[in-house]
Amino acid sequence: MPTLGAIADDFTGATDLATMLVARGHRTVVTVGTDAFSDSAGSRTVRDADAVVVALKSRTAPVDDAVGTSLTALRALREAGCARYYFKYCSTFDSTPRGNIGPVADALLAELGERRTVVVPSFPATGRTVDQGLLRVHGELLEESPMRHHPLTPMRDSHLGRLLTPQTGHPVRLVGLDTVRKGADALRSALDGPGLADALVVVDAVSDEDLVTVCAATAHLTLVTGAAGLALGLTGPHTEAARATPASAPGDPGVVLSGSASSATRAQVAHARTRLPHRKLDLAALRADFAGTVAALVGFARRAWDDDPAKPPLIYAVGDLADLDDSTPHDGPAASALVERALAACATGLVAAGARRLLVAGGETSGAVVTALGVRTLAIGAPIAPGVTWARADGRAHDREHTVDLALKSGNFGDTAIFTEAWSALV
Ligand SMILES: Nc1ncnc2c1ncn2[C@@H]1O[C@H](COP(=O)(O)OP(=O)(O)OP(=O)(O)O)[C@@H](O)[C@H]1O
Ligand SMILES: O=C(O)[C@@H](O)C(=O)CO
Repeated sequence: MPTLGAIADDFTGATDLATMLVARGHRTVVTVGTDAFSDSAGSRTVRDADAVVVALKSRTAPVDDAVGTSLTALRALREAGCARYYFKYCSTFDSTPRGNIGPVADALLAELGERRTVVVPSFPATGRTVDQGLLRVHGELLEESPMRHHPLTPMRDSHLGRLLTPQTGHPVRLVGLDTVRKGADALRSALDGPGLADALVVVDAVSDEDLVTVCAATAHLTLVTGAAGLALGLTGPHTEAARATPASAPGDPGVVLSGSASSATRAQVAHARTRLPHRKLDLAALRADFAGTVAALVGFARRAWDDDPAKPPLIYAVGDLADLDDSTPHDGPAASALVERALAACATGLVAAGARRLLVAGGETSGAVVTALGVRTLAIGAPIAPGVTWARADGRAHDREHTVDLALKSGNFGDTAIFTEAWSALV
């Protein structure tokens, strides 16, 4: 029976956290939403896990939807036997002044009858640190990092207190690095002190050791919140990571689908464009003839597989920032929604055409793809990079069951060569 239940506000975030939990000795399953809890195969998978991560697409959903789906996830996890909970959001604190980090944290606390939790987005392995409540990305303040250009959640402040205060009904407090460095007992006493009994408490952490301390000092809290780094100290019952074996074999058709506009992904796209067959989404063509444009992209990928199975084709949305389109025509979806729909339709078309391995870049994009592929559970497989892993995905699309290898890459994660090199982890 699982003891740890996590709720992730996007799909790449869910596999990011699951990767960490698997590596720390938890048998972990990622469920897409909560459907798997109520079917017999899914509930068996959940029952056999030590930790369950429910992947939601709630990061940029309307606040009420985000709160509703998060509470549904919490109740399903509680019924499955979980006793502790982890709300996983982005290590770059992706949110808007309305939410959804604050409203979801508030709702989870209320449902659990608690009044306090910690806020720990730090994840040093991927360059995210928090000091004096300021979030940095590879040493740069969040507001000066490429996150200021994010198409859905531009981050133009770095101060977690200022970011969170308009989102929550609780006071937001800070516990600084000086207290963290005094060790787990001192930190725990500080957290249990009278001023913090009713609060969202931002806790500084700039190193893995800091996170292990924070983890130990918060072991008594029913709910913790943060990025995947906070799971570093959550040692599970097993000494070895239990990883799923790949669904595909070397040489099986693969594809890269990228809807991310992040600077890391743009560098990865630029690198892959010199090595892999590639096509950029043409938004005007998609608006004019959606089905025909998607079919042409699937045809392009099939030809690429025939030409050289060792070179998975790349279909991408953004090569440079000038490709970003913030328009919403009166007679059609916003460009961002069109891109998500297009890449999701490519994914189902490609799987129907024989794709067995898909690397998807971008959290929202991954949510759209995983949903379209009808994936219910993801079994974590071989790691690719910090926060990025292969996972074996069982799904149903176009009335057919399928099992594929999926890697969901957060926009900002991975080395420049990840689109060409991730495949070697699958053998
Ligand atoms: N040319 C474009 N014009 C407008 N929006 C776009 C364009 N290309 C991509 N998008 C949208 O930008 C958003 C990118 O978000 P996504 O979460 O997929 O990537 P990311 O933010 O880089 O990743 P992460 O959330 O993992 O950090 C998606 O909604 C995508 O549809
Ligand atoms: O924490 C992160 O940065 C990622 O897991 C993420 O949430 C990507 O969308």
